[in-house]
Amino acid sequence: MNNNKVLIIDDEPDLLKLLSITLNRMGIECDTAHNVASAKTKIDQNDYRLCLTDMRLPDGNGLTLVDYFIERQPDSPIAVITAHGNMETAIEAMKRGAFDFISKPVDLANLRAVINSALNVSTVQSHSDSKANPGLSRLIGQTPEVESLKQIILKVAKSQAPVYIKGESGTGKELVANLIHENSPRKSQPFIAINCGAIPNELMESEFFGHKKGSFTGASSDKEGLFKAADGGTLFLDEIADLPMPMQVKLLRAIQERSVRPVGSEVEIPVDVRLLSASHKNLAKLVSENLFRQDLFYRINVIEVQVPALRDRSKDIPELVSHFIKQLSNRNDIEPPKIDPKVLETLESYSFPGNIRELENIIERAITLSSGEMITVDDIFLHSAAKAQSHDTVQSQRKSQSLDEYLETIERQELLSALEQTKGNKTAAAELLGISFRAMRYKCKKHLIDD
Ligand SMILES: Nc1ncnc2c1ncn2[C@@H]1O[C@H](COP(=O)(O)OP(=O)(O)OP(=O)(O)O)[C@@H](O)[C@H]1O
Repeated sequence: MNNNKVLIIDDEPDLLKLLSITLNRMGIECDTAHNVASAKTKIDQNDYRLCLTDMRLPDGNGLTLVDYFIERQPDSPIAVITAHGNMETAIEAMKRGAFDFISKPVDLANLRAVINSALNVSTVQSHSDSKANPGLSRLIGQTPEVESLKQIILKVAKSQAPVYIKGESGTGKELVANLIHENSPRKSQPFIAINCGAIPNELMESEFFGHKKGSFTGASSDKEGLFKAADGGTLFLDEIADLPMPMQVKLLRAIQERSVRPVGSEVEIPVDVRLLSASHKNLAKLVSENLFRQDLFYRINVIEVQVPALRDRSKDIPELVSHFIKQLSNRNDIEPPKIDPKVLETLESYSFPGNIRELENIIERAITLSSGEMITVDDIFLHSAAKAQSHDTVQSQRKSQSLDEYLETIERQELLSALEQTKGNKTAAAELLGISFRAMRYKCKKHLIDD
């Protein structure tokens, strides 16, 4: 069977012709169909490198073809053509596994970009053994939670759909985003990660979209923004919940138009980025409180990936511990210390509010404190010591203070402890505590904790 052809399905003869001519000019041979029934027959009889289908067909819905094609030819991508503004259908198609969508009226440059990306996917897939995936070995863990996360990463890596990665602070959201990129057809292109909570509001637009020389005080030369830097690759927006409202509007526009306008410029620059985003906050709740735009949420959240908390996969702790001991010993050029089994027991019963990042910090500190040959329970200091305290101890500590005073004391202690663990790095401390950088700065000021 010939698997070099692309199947195009559309009931408008003129559009079908335009699409075929465009693809032929790109050196691609096409088969065409004008309804669901004839498309199904062709899919049954041929192997295709790519399928491109309209959504509204005379004898049925294009979504049926998305399912039909993916079931029969799972290694080839399918993209859909949707009526202008019909994002619901485009999103539904991507949720079912479609690779990308093109809106009508079809913009030929956009069409070529989608076709090129899609063909790249099929080449990458046919040349790689999906079981080998060397990139996934960086995700340590073998619990069912992690195994299913690995499967999801491999699945979503094939598509272009925006992915929203949910999970507590320090669970590995950025690692997951990076692995999606590394296993995607964009892997040879840049992966750019931005922490939305760490960019000052006034610089945000220029950081994202770039600026022209002289467009504001301090803009001494043209600057390329992060979107442009990620062109052809993946843009990862971490802590997306921290985006101020005006930037949310601008981001939505950039995603919809697939182009950006640098500050001070009249010209739109087309960009081809795959968008991944993450937050440890509950975005759906923020939407219901009008703190995050619903249309943007809808747009970035086509596929949602949940990264489990470490306490929900504590069986992975021993493997993670040996991984970090090896990694840190290598980095410091020392003989890896052994670990007292009691340490693992203690760690497995700890709640890890800072998740894997906290575990990594604990091991780093333990290696520094240990005598060198063996890490013992005395070498590990658990961040939330309060966890082990019984309710009675807490009550006796609080006795002389009002509840508010007591909570303030705890907040101050936790801030100091996080800053100590991160050697005074406020961004990292904020991450450890699961709060935004801005909230961290505010709380440090409130508690008179100096820079
Ligand atoms: N499964 C894992 N195996 C090995 N290392 C991991 C794993 N998950 C996370 N890590 C490591 O833990 C650290 C924290 O991970 P990462 O920065 O990806 O978390 P995050 O969820 O993005 O954090 P935040 O919410 O604070 O942005 C990193 O050093 C990362 O490499």
